[in-house]
Amino acid sequence: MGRRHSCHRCNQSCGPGTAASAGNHRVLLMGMPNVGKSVLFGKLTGLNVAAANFAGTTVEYTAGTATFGGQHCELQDVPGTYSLQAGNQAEQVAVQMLNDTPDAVIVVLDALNLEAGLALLLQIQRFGIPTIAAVNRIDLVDPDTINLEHLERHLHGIRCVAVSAVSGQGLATLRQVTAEQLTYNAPSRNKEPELEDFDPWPAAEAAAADALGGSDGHSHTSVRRTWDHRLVAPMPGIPIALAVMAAVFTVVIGAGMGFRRFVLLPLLRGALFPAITTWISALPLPDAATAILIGDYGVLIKGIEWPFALVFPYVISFYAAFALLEDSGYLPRLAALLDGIFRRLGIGGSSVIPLLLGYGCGIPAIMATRALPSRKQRLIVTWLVCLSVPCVSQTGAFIALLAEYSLGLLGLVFLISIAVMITAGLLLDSLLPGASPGIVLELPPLLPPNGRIIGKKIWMRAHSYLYDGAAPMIVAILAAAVLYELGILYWIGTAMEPLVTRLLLLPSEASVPLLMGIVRRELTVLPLLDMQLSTIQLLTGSVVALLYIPCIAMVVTVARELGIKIAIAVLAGTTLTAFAGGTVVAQLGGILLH
Ligand SMILES: Nc1nc2c(ncn2[C@@H]2O[C@H](COP(=O)(O)OP(=O)(O)OP(=O)(O)O)[C@@H](O)[C@H]2O)c(=O)[nH]1
Ligand SMILES: [Mg+2]
Repeated sequence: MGRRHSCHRCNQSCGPGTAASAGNHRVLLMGMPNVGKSVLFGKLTGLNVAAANFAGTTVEYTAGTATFGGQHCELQDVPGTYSLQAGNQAEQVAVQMLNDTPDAVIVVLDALNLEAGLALLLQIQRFGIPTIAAVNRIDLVDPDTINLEHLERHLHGIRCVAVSAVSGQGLATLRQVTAEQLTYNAPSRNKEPELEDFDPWPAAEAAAADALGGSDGHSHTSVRRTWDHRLVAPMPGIPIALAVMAAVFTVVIGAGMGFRRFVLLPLLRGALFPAITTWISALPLPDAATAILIGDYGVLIKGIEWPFALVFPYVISFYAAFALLEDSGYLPRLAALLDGIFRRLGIGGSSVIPLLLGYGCGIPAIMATRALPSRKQRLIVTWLVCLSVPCVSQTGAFIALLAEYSLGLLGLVFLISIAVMITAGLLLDSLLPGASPGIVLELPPLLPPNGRIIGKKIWMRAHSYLYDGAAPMIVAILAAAVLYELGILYWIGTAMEPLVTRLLLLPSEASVPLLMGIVRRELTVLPLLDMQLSTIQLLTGSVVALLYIPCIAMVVTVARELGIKIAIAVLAGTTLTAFAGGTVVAQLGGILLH
């Protein structure tokens, strides 16, 4: 199997170079979804990887170097698996990695849900690889309620260590025990053991019962459980969900707008831009160079204002709110609540999380569809993310364009996006062949969000926004400035004139955002800011931008994940829908106004 790393979700280089510098020992981190493998991986390797409180965060493995008793090893964070039956793509990756002769496996168990983890551990044990059990989230239970010696007896000597990945408790012992296994136990290979006829559950049940000595290990979580019940029942679940969503929107939009309006814009427009303009104008530059730097698409003006003052504040406020939802465990509950509605779209509640991720960035959203149970569901969710879910940068741009003019118009754009999502979901469900099997949604424990982890996540997102968001945006603005100066933008504008001015009833310079938008989604919106547009034109421009082709990086991700044909279909489908939708809005608006 080739080495693939999910680096665009972590902000450090965990490329093959990191792994190559490790010793020749290879250690796997395995376990059920959402037990804390990625947090533990981060603690053991010092690398940042995506971790969140729902199943299926890691869908592709990440490798890094960890040190066990002075030995440098390659540690691999394996996607979570419920069993070794290889039901979905993430599980297939896990089974392949187990067949790939690792030197040891650390199986991460959840102290709050020992039995299910033990069933998986007993299956892994059959591979004959030295195995260590890390009983994680020990911070959430009374450690005295779990008897590790009893557990080890049931597991025929597999060493069990109580740890808390978040606080770091028990990690020194885990390192030491792993080192002992690597030194004294060579893998006695048992390739492809017979798992078909092996039922691990009776043994898992007995081991868990003995280890917990009659206590269920989480008696003090009963308050949490009562709340669980309430969150997923329609009453009061739905009002709570609406309140949570309203709070999230208010915080994201309010904090983002406040920061932009009261801090960033005064700073830039009041101080920095005048200074830059004076400074550049004083230089003995040719007119064209001055225009490229500080003209209509001046890279020193727009290249700073758009990525940093208009989009960045929302990236931060969105990911802060999202990290809270993610780590508390609320998202899967929201998914369970919406399950009935989404089933009618042919995608089931398990698709809610990839869709919600899409409101941040489409790329992790498309990757997250790997955890969905069928290709049909992957296709539908990928289409919906590409077509109708604006990413956080584009949302920031919509807010910049519309919010100060009319909040109602902003709301209308979001309503249209939801209407398109529902229509497209129903349509795709009936058009695409194949079944959409339902899966049981697993509800992770409700956890108090951890300030340090949330802070680190926001830092990671901000960091990756600079590279994956702001940098391409600045390059696109520079390219536009150059094309503008060369007169090429004017020429393209004239060529697209009939489409833009007759169908969409927009000024001819509105062809510029359509070109720039191929690079980044928010660039279909931001250039509209400087045009004098009527209400209908603002709405038309926004609808076209919403439905238009996703950014180039997303199209590449679609091609990589689902094939080049699907990527081409997405390109063609979104362009057509965008022009069709924009034409309907413009023409209907024209008729209504008359
Ligand atoms: N209280 C507590 N929470 C933890 C601990 N370890 C992880 N978590 C939380 O559990 C959630 C899941 O952690 P992840 O590391 O994403 O889990 P994972 O096993 O990698 O999950 P998948 O990639 O989906 O298989 C996150 O919200 C973590 O903050 C722990 O020791 N104590
Ligand atoms: Mg993970």
